[in-house]
Amino acid sequence: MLKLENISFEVENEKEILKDVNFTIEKGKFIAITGPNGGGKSTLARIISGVVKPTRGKIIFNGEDITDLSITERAQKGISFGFQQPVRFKGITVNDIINIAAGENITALEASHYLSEVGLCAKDYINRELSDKLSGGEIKRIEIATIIARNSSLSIFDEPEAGIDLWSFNHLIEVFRKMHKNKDASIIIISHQERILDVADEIIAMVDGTIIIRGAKESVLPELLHCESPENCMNCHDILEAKII
Ligand SMILES: Nc1ncnc2c1ncn2[C@@H]1O[C@H](COP(=O)(O)OP(=O)(O)OP(=O)(O)O)[C@@H](O)[C@H]1O
Repeated sequence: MLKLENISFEVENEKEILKDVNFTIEKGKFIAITGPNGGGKSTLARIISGVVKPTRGKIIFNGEDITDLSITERAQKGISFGFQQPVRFKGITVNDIINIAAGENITALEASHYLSEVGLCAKDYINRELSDKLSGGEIKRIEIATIIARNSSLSIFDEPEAGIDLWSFNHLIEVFRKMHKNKDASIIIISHQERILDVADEIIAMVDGTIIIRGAKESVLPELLHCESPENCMNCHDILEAKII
């Protein structure tokens, strides 16, 4: 479904944020990307969704080279992206954005269903404006509801847990489990949360712009959890060097 070929990203001062990243995700798979702060995870998610263009490399989606397509064109092809810090749109209501995401006029009851999926009481939110009066956790949950409504073939979430309270977090895990039951769609989640990593089929760990380990959750998660020096993951890089893919 999705293939990244030698994806690299450099900024003006010649800092290489991503270094020849390669991976493939099959249809129906749930991949979690984790790793220390600044490792390049969000940059990679933004490159897949089309927010930024890679300096080198190719992105193939369902057999088509989408490297030069815009974020809108990629969305039309079935790629949805939930930002780490969602954008607010003044003048647009929650009901509007869910309708836009669903791609058709849906009833208020149907829109409410998507809000309850993310633990929001529809009557309190459906007519609210997407302004800065919504808290960080509320806007994040509304964005997740729009991604569910879009029903895309590839959904990408960047730290969906950020700013979300414990009760809603438990609910969110169930939302991801449910999304994963759709074997025609794939999910990429960037997360630092063990419980989210535990829902994934596979885990990718990124350090310093490079994938240092990728594998089935059952083998990678215990390895990451028993890392003795997570605060200094370059040591992990050395330990795991033999496994670089
Ligand atoms: N456009 C840019 N210009 C300069 N530096 C950038 C740019 N985009 C990203 N960076 C830097 O690249 C590195 C990787 O950033 P990125 O946000 O991808 O990391 P991350 O793994 O998602 O981190 P976190 O876990 O903290 O969210 C960081 O050091 C960041 O400051």
